[in-house]
Amino acid sequence: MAIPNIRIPTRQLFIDGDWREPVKKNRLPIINPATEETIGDIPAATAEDVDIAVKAARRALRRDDWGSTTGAQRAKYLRAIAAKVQERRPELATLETIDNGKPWFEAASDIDDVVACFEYYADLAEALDSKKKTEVKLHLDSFKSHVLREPLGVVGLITPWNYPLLMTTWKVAPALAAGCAAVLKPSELASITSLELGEICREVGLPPGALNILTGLGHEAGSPLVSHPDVDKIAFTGSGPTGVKIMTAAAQLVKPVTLELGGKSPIVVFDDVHDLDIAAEWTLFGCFWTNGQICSATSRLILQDTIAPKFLDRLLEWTKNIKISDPLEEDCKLGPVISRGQYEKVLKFISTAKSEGATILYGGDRPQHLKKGYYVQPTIITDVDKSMEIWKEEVFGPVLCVKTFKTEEEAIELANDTKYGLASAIMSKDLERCERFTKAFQSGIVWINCSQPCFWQPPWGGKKRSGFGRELGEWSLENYLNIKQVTQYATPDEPWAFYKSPSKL
Ligand SMILES: NC(=O)c1ccc[n+]([C@@H]2O[C@H](COP(=O)([O-])OP(=O)(O)OC[C@H]3O[C@@H](n4cnc5c(N)ncnc54)[C@H](O)[C@@H]3O)[C@@H](O)[C@H]2O)c1
Ligand SMILES: NCCCC=O
Ligand code: NA
Repeated sequence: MAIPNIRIPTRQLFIDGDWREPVKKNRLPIINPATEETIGDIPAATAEDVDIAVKAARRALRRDDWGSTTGAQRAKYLRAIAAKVQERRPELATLETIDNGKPWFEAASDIDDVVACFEYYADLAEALDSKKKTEVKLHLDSFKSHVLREPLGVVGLITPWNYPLLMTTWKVAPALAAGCAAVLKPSELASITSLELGEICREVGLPPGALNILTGLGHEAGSPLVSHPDVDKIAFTGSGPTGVKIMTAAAQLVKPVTLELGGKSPIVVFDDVHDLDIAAEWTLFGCFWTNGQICSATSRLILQDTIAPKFLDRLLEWTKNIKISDPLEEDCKLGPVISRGQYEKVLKFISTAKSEGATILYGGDRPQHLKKGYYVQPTIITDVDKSMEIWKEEVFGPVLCVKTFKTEEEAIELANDTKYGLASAIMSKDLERCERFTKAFQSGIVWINCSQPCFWQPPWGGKKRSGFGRELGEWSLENYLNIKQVTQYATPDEPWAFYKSPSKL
């Protein structure tokens, strides 16, 4: 399908409130994963640009127009950004679809979440004003103590491509709400809408330097941001291997990091589910939504053996119904994966599973009706063994693997049999059992009788190798605040009397 008449803006780096050509003048192609065509380009920042952007951010913090703002003043900027994003919703959704490959309706609903998220953090910014200074009760009358919540400083925000503007927003909105100045480095594979956020910030008059946006490669733009001595914190969402590099580099400067990494999350389906079809749909949505590229995808189905044949049959029927097409087509439910590299990686996971003895129950290849684009069929793999790569490693594509269980104990053991700990899901009518599983799951997120719904009010994040720190909700705001203790001697006329006073010698 032809791209609708939409102009892909040619942008520069967004630094100090304006567009600025990268020092080395390099650019990177924008590729539409549905057509494999190059449809534009983005600027490629390097260490020189990072330094300019960090200095601009530091200046913003020193200037009154950003550094001395109240939460209520910052809330006005956040609401203005939300309103502009809302105004441009159809265009931003289309840009995101042709950059990332997700179905248009999913992209549009992500843009709705972006708007809601900016509005939500506007409310939290306002609420921060009354919590900025809080008294701490002491056991002595001779001292008084209080705590100040201050912006942490200049923060580096590094984001992935699977929810381009939404992952950007999860970091930018709380960072600005807290009063930090930020340097954002979105993924080189889907940066268009994050650059458009720069234009929106310019239009609403966000003070220069409060948000700087540097597109570019991880090792050229992301790495110098992490190692920059004047960046106070790094918030990162992306893959485990990159997370390890970031934590290692940040450790050299004792720089705090929050890491939102990958996962291999389980969905446990019991034979007492409310309805087999409802459970089947959630199981597929949990793994194939966003073309299977969700960090929290419940990509390991742990299925009670008593319903296995019946349930797999239902899964197949539902899977056959999934419309795979250009993501701009109406009713598309599965588009291409993000890039050629990802496409090859996903197919390799499938062929390794086959060679290790698993059965490809459905899919496993590119859909025959689509000759171009990085499309992979929704794939269901059975006869999976715990030693297999497909059981252990994150695919980040539409691939579901299945194992059966007999007892609750076995189900829990299988669910937690992973180095990751982002999310877990359980499908059962028995709410006491759901409670037991909620307690036993080793993860930061639990879904009961569903998988993937994601709201901006509760916390988001994982344990084990899925990372640490929490985004969203009030927890995210805390990531961008410095908690400062202020203790005052309340009886300054009284001597402290620790040393012998020379006047009394
Ligand atoms: N836990 C979550 O909330 C969450 C959300 C979305 C994606 N993810 C994870 O993200 C991964 C997919 O995203 P991806 O492929 O974009 O990940 P990635 O690690 O390849 O890239 C993420 C970002 O890091 C940058 N980067 C790469 N190398 C860098 C370096 N050495 N120093 C600094 N920055 C560097 C990239 O340019 C990009 O902006 C998956 O593993 C997925 O599970 C996690
Ligand atoms: N629904 C948002 C999930 C973010 C992680 O990939
Ligand atoms: Na792209």
